[in-house]
Amino acid sequence: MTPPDVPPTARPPSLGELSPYLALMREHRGWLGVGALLALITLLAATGLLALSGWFLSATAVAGVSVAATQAFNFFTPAAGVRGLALARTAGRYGERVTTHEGTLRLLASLRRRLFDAIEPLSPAALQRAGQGELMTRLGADVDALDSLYVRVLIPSLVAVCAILAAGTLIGVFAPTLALITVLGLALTGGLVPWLAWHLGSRDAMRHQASASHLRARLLERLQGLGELVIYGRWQAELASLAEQQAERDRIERSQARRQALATWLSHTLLGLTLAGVALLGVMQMAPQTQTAVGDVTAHAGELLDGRLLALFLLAILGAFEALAPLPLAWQGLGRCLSAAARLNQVQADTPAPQFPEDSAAATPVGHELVVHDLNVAHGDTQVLEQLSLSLAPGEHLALLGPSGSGKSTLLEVLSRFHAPNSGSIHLGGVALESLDEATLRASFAVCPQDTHLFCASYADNLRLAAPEASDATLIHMLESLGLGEWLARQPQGLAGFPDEGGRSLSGGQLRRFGVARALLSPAPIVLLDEPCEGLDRESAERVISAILTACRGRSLIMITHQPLGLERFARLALLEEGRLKEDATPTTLQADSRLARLMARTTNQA
Ligand SMILES: Nc1ncnc2c1ncn2[C@@H]1O[C@H](COP(=O)(O)OP(=O)(O)OP(=O)(O)O)[C@@H](O)[C@H]1O
Repeated sequence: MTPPDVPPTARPPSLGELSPYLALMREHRGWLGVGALLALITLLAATGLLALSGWFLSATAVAGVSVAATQAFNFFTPAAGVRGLALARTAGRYGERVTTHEGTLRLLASLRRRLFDAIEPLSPAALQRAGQGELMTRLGADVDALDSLYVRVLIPSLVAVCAILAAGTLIGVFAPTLALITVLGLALTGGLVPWLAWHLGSRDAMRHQASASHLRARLLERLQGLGELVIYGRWQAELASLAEQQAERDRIERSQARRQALATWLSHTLLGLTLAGVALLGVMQMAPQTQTAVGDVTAHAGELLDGRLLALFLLAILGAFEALAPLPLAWQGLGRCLSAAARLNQVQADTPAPQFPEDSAAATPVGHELVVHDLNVAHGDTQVLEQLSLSLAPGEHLALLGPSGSGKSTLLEVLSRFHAPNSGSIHLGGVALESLDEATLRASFAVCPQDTHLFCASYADNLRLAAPEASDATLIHMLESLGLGEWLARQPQGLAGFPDEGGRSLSGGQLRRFGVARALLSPAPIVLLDEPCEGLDRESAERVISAILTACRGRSLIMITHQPLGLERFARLALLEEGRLKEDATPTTLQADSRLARLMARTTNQA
């Protein structure tokens, strides 16, 4: 599998992708605004320090030419200015770092929260479609990529504009022509070069983002399946393929670095030309002999230039250039920010699969009768359930059988609204399922899917997910009734113990029963269990069935199973074949009808 390349026709994301993040910045305008202000103060202090020091040195040299000039020269005021500016620069830089980083971290926290808010309503099916690794990348790397937007792009750009204006104004007070050259040279350096870096690098930025995200997602996925790769001797080939992808990413980074070097060369050349132009013109405008007292320099505006000012001009330009130097790299990174923003916007734009009505518009079911009518469900182009009709009276127990792939789990997914039907209706207590608000729907069904996920929390907390009020004694009793008593007794910390990630410290059968316990502890009136006895020996399976039927006394139950165990204890049996509900029988009709019995036997023998 090669990394996805960006199609040649793909357009780089536009600046408009950033608008949600710029809007988000308003929430943190205090920190971000103070950060920007301190960055400006630091810049002005740094430029002023350089310019004043340059002027001070040359003025001191000129003052030393004659005794009269030395006596008239005021050393103290400029020296105090230099000290003051140096202190302001240091304090400003410190404050700027603290506030801009604080602002950025707060901004990222809001961004992550917004993203979680967008992902949270997605149904598990929609999340699966998005891909775990891909989502992890978007939540991690893409959000991180946006951290440079404020600190590395917006603030330096603002500071650069102010630096150009400050240097232009300072020089313009004494020599307008030199100020014009300065502003032109600096504007080209700070505007044209970063713009070129952004435009020429945007395609590489997209490819880099796509390649990095693909590599991350693939690495995560392959690590999850490492066992299979080792067993089938494929991990060396996988490593080689991952290394190839990494090399591709390195190639893109090298190309970005070359472009960066070119931009640096170009901006330094423009700086050199600006300095040379100002120096040359300045020398041409200079008085033949500079003997003016310090306080008189402004008197020369529009006339011959005071030579001491030339050093001030050149150092002011150098000071301003310090603010422009990081721009090409920052704007080259803007492409990365835009790609990341576009990908995050896409996650947020994905409409959540199930839409629930507002609490006020939601209907309230009367009783818990479940009526499925003429249901058609497809996964993509594959029709899975066809014209399925089924009803379940409150308290009725139904065992749902059917060959693998016949659509049993899909039916449970549709009942839980993890997947939307193409047509047909489902009513609970006389109310269409889609008219129930989410809280009522979730409180109506207790579901144990085929895969049980244990969270990184104590066993007790994992069980209380379904029944927050349940006492320890209730939890222990439930685990014991499902045959997990011995397992619990072996846990050094009992219910307070923690499972390994995802529940890997439990065997497949134990994990399945843990999920069943969670569903049975829920007080929901309808229980949906997907193959609760899968992977269990006969004795354990019979025990689990007994526990399920006891816990579901008075509650409705749909239990998917491939095992012929305990079927006679169910009020009704249903058989799904190729998406159609072939039979809906009672154990009595099952015994009486040999054709149906054969069908059941064929289905259950597949297990
Ligand atoms: N997310 C999905 N995307 C595409 N097809 C799917 C998806 N989930 C299930 N299917 C397909 O739908 C069909 C029914 O799957 P389902 O899991 O409902 O069957 P099942 O009867 O529960 O099977 P089993 O007894 O093996 O668990 C299968 O052909 C399966 O490949």
